Amino acid sequence: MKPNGSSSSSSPSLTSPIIEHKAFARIGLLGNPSDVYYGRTISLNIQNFWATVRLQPSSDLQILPHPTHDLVQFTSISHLVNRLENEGYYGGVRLLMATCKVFKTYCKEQGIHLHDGNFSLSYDTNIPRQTGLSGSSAIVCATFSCLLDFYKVRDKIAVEIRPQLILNAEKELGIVAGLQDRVAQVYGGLLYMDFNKESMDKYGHGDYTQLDTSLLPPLYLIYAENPSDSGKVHSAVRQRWLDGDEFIVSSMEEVANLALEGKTALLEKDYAKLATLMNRNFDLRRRMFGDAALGSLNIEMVEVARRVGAASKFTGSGGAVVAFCPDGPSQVELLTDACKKAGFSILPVKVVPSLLNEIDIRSQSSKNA
Ligand SMILES: Nc1ncnc2c1ncn2[C@@H]1O[C@H](COP(=O)(O)OP(=O)(O)O)[C@@H](O)[C@H]1O
Ligand SMILES: O=C(O)[C@H]1O[C@H](OP(=O)(O)O)[C@H](O)[C@@H](O)[C@@H]1O
Ligand SMILES: [Mg+2]
Repeated sequence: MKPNGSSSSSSPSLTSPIIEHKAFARIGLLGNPSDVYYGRTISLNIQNFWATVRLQPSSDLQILPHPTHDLVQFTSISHLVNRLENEGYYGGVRLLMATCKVFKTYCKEQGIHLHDGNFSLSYDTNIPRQTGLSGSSAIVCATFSCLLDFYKVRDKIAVEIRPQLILNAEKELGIVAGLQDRVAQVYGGLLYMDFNKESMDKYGHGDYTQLDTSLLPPLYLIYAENPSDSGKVHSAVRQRWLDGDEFIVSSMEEVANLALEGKTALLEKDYAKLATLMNRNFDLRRRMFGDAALGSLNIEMVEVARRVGAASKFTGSGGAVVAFCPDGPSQVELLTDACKKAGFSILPVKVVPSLLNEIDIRSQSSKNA
């Protein structure tokens, strides 16, 4: 008998078409970072920024460094030090490599046959680096999509399993991260996610519900060139949660409940409630993580918005903020001026529609279909 999912497809030739996939940035609207702790979130995938990965069939397997994000040539030693201090040691190459490893390991475990063709992988991204917009998982997610198509196994890896595999690539690298980014990037659109322990333990994924994107009021994205490492931001709180710290455990539950309440608020278009929940979300994060871990510039972004009466919170672990102006256009003008004065960029959020195609939808297990 052929192994499960054995494919009759032969290796693509070197002249086979190039495969290219995009994965978009995401905003955690409510409930983050409880996704890292069996919680719930509402997140959306946004068209404003994206990563692109390109797979070209080749004779050897090559991972191509990005000319600026994987810099190894500098104008001087000061340039090198400055670069490392601002952006750290790593670029995207390690993400591409880890994705290949996780993909191959999973296929082997599941008996999914992979042809023996090779490829060259390269990437580009305009997602502001390390600003809590899921720049890291966008690179992984786009790579994963290229691999699904190169090996023609999109129908064999259920869509609800993919976010976990994408997360495993970052776990492989020791980056503390959660599922909300990857779910938003795999599914597209606006999603309510419930990562309850029962579902996570039993099925290896949460319950993901796509919501109508027209339920959202106009949202604004505020960000600054201020890279922060989400792994570093998360590690102390994660350790306290693992140690059963009562304050962290109960605050995280409260954060998760904001997403549950937020779902009802969105369905009822109760935007005053949405504003309250967004503000509460950031206040709880600030109490748990502390100002030093969050960074003064990041806190200032939230406060600039609040000073004009807008609701605001981090999109991810820091670097960017999502804001909502309950008083409408005049408040948006005030917000825009305040951001400009403070030196922050501000953009109206453009939501990505659902990204699932028919094969993806058919790949879902019966529990979710
Ligand atoms: N724009 C980027 N270009 C290249 N590599 C990136 C980029 N953003 C993130 N990475 C890689 O992903 C790792 C984790 O980034 P992370 O702090 O999670 O950022 P983000 O908030 O954008 O997801 C980084 O250490 C780096 O290796
Ligand atoms: O802290 C958060 O809200 C999120 O942090 C990470 O996302 P990032 O874009 O890297 O800041 C993490 O991967 C998410 O799961 C958290 O919700
Ligand atoms: Mg990340």
